[in-house]
Amino acid sequence: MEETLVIIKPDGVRQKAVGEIIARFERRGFEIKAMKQTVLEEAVVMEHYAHLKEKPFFREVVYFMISGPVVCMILEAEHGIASVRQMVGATNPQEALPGTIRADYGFISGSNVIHASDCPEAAEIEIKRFFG
Ligand SMILES: Nc1ncnc2c1ncn2[C@@H]1O[C@H](COP(=O)(O)OP(=O)(O)OP(=O)(O)O)[C@@H](O)[C@H]1O
Repeated sequence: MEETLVIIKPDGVRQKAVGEIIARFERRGFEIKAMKQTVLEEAVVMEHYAHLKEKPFFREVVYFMISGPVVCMILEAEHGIASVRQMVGATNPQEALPGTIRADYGFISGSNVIHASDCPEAAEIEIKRFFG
């Protein structure tokens, strides 16, 4: 079993897609190990997206992530990390495959509905970051 960290971003919460997104994970067999709705601290988001520090859209991403409540979840399943990433789809919703969460609910890269850990090392760090 593998745990992964998922964040439904402010645009996902604003368009009331939380229930439908959670239902997708439950149908796929994921267990919800923890879940909370919160408004993220700017410092936490800056740390989370530190790899984008030099990008021109860094400030935009940080402000977007603190622009409203998010829903953080720890999900668990066999091969959970890859499985969630597959369901989430490509970073740019315009390029995401039909049927993925970002294709179905997203608009542009800066408003792409959901984050999911991309490897076991990231999942471990992110679970600690968002759930202590
Ligand atoms: N070209 C872009 N313009 C605006 N925002 C972007 C762009 N590229 C990435 N982002 C934002 O930065 C976030 C992190 O980018 P990253 O390259 O780590 O992609 P990701 O791993 O698919 O996304 P996430 O870390 O949110 O799951 C993206 O989810 C998106 O919100």
